Amino acid sequence: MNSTIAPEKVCFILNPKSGVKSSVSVPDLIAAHLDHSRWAPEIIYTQYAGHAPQLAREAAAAGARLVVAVGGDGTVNEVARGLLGTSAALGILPKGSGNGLARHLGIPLALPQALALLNNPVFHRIDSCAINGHPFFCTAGIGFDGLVSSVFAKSTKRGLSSYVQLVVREFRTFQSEAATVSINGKSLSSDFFVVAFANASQYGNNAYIAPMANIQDGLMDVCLIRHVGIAEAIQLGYGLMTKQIAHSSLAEFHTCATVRVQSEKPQYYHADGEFMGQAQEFEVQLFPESIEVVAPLPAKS
Ligand SMILES: Nc1ncnc2c1ncn2[C@@H]1O[C@H](COP(=O)(O)OP(=O)(O)OP(=O)(O)O)[C@@H](O)[C@H]1O
Repeated sequence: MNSTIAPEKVCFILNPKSGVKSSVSVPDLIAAHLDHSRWAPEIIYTQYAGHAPQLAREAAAAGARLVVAVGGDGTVNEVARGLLGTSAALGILPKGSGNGLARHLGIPLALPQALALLNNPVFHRIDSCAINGHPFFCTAGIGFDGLVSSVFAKSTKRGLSSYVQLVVREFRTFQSEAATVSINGKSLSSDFFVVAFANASQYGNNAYIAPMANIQDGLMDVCLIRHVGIAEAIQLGYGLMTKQIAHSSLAEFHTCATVRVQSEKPQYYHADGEFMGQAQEFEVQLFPESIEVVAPLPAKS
């Protein structure tokens, strides 16, 4: 590193509630693994859910070149949302339970390695999306996806096994709703179990809803899953974990930049796994190359 160049500002925004409990001290890791000749760090803790967008915006306005979300996809969503339209880039120290965007971008899950990545940063622009105006960077969805996010939001348990238990319990009583998906000039009507919108390929925990999704191609991948029974749901679960869903007859894929869904009844929906409420009409839009990230993505050809 050239010692005549002053270190640039980096702000770490840390969600103390994300992920499963751990004794790791993030400030200690930053002190040990960040190159302090490259970066001048500031560490800020969120005080409440929904605090991080404001913190990220303030950090960018104060001149941070990089704002690092320390947490899971909910925290990444909040920080990234705050950075839209600013000149600061997003970094991720994955400390959540699912870490979908970090996994998609190839960011190491081990925090020392994730910090090392920031020392020689490679900046890439990626797409972002919004569902009914709520930005998302990884996935959003309606139907069973949305229901699971609403129940998980009320649960204090985190981690993969709690999530799987919850999915199995909720599946027993879930009713698919009739809806029409308008996409690329076609109208597709059915009782949908899930309508998922993928900017990145996975929900988190390597559960791939759209294994072929490219976060830099200016298109989202829409995955339509019609009403399923228990045997098919098990097949889908297997397909999610093995990427085989891409070839499953149970899932239909489309790529587009905008999509509309009109449901007969209100449906729960989520953005990056965070429960967003209920709606009957949905508009999902993609914004190409709308945010810069530090990630080991291959260079864009
Ligand atoms: N200080 C805070 N107190 C309470 N909740 C917070 C605080 N800061 C952030 N949150 C909320 O914590 C929630 C969970 O965070 P996050 O998604 O990062 O972790 P996770 O659920 O463990 O990870 P993942 O989404 O990868 O599974 C988010 O909804 C976020 O808004």
